[in-house]
Amino acid sequence: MTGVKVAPSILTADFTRIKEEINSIQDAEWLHIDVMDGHFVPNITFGPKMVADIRKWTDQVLDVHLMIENPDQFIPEFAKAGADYITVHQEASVHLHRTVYMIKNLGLKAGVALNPATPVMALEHILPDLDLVLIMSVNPGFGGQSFIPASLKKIRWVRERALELGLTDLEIQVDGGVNLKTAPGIIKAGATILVAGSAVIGASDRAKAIAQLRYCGGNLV
Ligand SMILES: O=C(CO)[C@@H](O)[C@H](O)COP(=O)(O)O
Ligand SMILES: [Fe+2]
Repeated sequence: MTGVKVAPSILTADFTRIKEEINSIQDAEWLHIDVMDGHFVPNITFGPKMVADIRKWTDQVLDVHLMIENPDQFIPEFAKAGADYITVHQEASVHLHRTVYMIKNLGLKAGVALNPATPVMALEHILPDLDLVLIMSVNPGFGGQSFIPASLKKIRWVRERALELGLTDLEIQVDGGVNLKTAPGIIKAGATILVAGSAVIGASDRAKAIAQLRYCGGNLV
């Protein structure tokens, strides 16, 4: 039996105090880093240097969510910066299989994300090659949005397909509007990693918020 993991997103953190912000979420096993290019999504964040600087500061699993066009161009830089997982969007990758193997051949774990309107069946032929599936439960670009309930069906599809294919190590990650109200249903549907921005960064006690999220589904997957 494995536990549900929490991956706080630093998107809503104070970037001028990034060390302190990261120190405050060390109870989480993973750290979710949202990279946005102003093209694939209507927002801009930061590039590989931010990941390299964070890498010097924490041993957490660095989970880089690339919301960028032409991800192949930047994957080697993010790998060099110290990412552990790189997740690309299915909608942003023309040759997804090639992109996934570019990540894996660099020695990293590979994830694919799906926007809320993208049918989950788009993963059918790539699922066995993946380390992680990211079901976006909001339209990517911003923190603080509301969870889209139709995402639960997609999580269940991935969980069932993973069981059928014997993909016991596949991580099923959910990102957007994850909080204490939505998390129990997300965990029940089969998610293994909860990305949480506002629910953790906006909490007065971040360690407590992480623990509450981790255990709110009974810690069963
Ligand atoms: O990728 C994204 C947004 O595009 C996320 O990782 C957000 O940072 C999640 O924020 P909350 O919905 O949890 O506030
Ligand atoms: Fe994200």
